[in-house]
Amino acid sequence: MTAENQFINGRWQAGAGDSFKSIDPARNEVIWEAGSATEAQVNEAVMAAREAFVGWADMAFEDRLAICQKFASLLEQNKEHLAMVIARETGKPVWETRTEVGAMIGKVAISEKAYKERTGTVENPMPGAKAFIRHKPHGVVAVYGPYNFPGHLPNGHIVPSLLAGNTVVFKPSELTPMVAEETVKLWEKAGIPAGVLNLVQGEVATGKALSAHPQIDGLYFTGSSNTGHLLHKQFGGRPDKILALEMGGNNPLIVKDVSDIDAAVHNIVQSAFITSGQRCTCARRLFVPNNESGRKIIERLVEVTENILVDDYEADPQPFMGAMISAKAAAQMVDAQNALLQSGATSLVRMKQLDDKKGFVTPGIVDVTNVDDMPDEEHFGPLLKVYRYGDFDAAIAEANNTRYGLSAGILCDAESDYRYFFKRIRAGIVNWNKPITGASSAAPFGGIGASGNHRASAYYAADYCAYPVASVEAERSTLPESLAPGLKF
Ligand SMILES: NC(=O)c1ccc[n+]([C@@H]2O[C@H](COP(=O)([O-])OP(=O)(O)OC[C@H]3O[C@@H](n4cnc5c(N)ncnc54)[C@H](O)[C@@H]3O)[C@@H](O)[C@H]2O)c1
Ligand SMILES: O=CCC[C@H](NC(=O)CCC(=O)O)C(=O)O
Repeated sequence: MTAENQFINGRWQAGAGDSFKSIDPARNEVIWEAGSATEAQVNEAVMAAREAFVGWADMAFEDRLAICQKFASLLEQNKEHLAMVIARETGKPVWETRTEVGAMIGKVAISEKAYKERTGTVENPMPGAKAFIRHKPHGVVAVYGPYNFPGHLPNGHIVPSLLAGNTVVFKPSELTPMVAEETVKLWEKAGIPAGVLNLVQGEVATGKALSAHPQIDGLYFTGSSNTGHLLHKQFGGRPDKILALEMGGNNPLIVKDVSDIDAAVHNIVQSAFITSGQRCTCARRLFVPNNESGRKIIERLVEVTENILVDDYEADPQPFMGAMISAKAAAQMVDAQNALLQSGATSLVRMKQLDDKKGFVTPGIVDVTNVDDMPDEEHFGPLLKVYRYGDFDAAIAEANNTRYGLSAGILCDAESDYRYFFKRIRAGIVNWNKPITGASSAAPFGGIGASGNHRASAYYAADYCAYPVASVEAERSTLPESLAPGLKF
């Protein structure tokens, strides 16, 4: 536990605002407590980033890259430690948090490649001059992270921002301040110059102070659709600021004709219940044919789901699902299940909270085929809603009947069914016979509708971290061979 939790202009200092706590949701223990950043501290961080901007942007790309590579090698050396911090703060099992640190390490090489391929320099010949396309950083950018991937997702904005020459003020989720603090300590060890990366910790008030600061040039957000929409309104009428929003989804997964039931069920479970359903890409709605083959799939899905191991992040054997982020989130998920049951859904697997002081819930499945007016809501937990369909076109129409559009998938043997589905479904990730979670950092990652604002992240993050500059250049001014009509020299 430390009181010096804010990293501003290269120095750790205590947050002077209200104190807040981080609780290990698997053990119900306070693991971190400190003060939040006040408006004055947020201002100090933004002004430090402003001051550091010109020097950082002026550095050779290779020098900025070297610091990011050093950060990656420090992550490698501290992999076990950081994986354990993420597990303690989120409740995710350590087998999974190790993969999160792995994704953070991989991000540096992927972002280097993306920077060069998407925002590099292009030279085009032209008579008597050269035409260039180059890219420049925006300036000071604010990065907001969610709690479900407290290392990987903010890292997905921070690394490409820094490589492009921006300076950063990072506001992590108030539920995962310790992961943020440990990560920024590694940046400090990697030699990040003072002011280039700043950390302001706190709850919503800190987030509001940062997003309202007049000296930020951009804001890169990963989090809920509600907060993203608030930020979008706040940035309305500000075309001078760049806003990238990565938000939630109400993601559909359709099953059609499949020969291998276990393989299909495995894809469903990986899509719906990994990370206790706390991934933006998780399947929330499952469409199965209302026939014998659909019934067999449901039967097997119920059987496998009832046997999913839910346990402490360090348990041996390791569980598939750890605790949700908090006891409150777990209780809300059970309440969401109960509300659906009250509106006419039937329970196929009953979700239960295992301890009202902890975040453990068992996965739940409800059949909502006969519920009228299903809410178009992201249930951010292990609650899968089943729709039994008669007609493939009707299933696709219902899959598209959402304001979101993040991930979607189909499990079917016939390639023609996949092609038909692909043409009609609206989402930024569309998979065939694979889980709809596990979106790769090496591909664009973003959704349409209420899931994003057309600024995909991951491999395409390079695009929103720099703006293009077109130049026509000649070593000296020369008179053209033929003059425009009406000119005399
Ligand atoms: N599309 C993606 O890439 C992606 C990835 C992971 C998670 N998510 C989504 O994130 C959500 C879960 O994360 P969460 O609950 O931490 O998100 P959240 O929106 O509650 O919080 C995200 C960040 O915004 C800050 N914040 C909250 N209200 C604010 C305000 N009014 N002004 C300024 N800042 C504010 C929070 O303090 C936090 O730092 C889910 O909806 C999930 O689908 C999306
Ligand atoms: O909530 C967001 C989920 C992101 C996640 N992607 C990964 O973990 C892959 C990381 C990588 O390839 O670098 C997912 O889509 O499940």
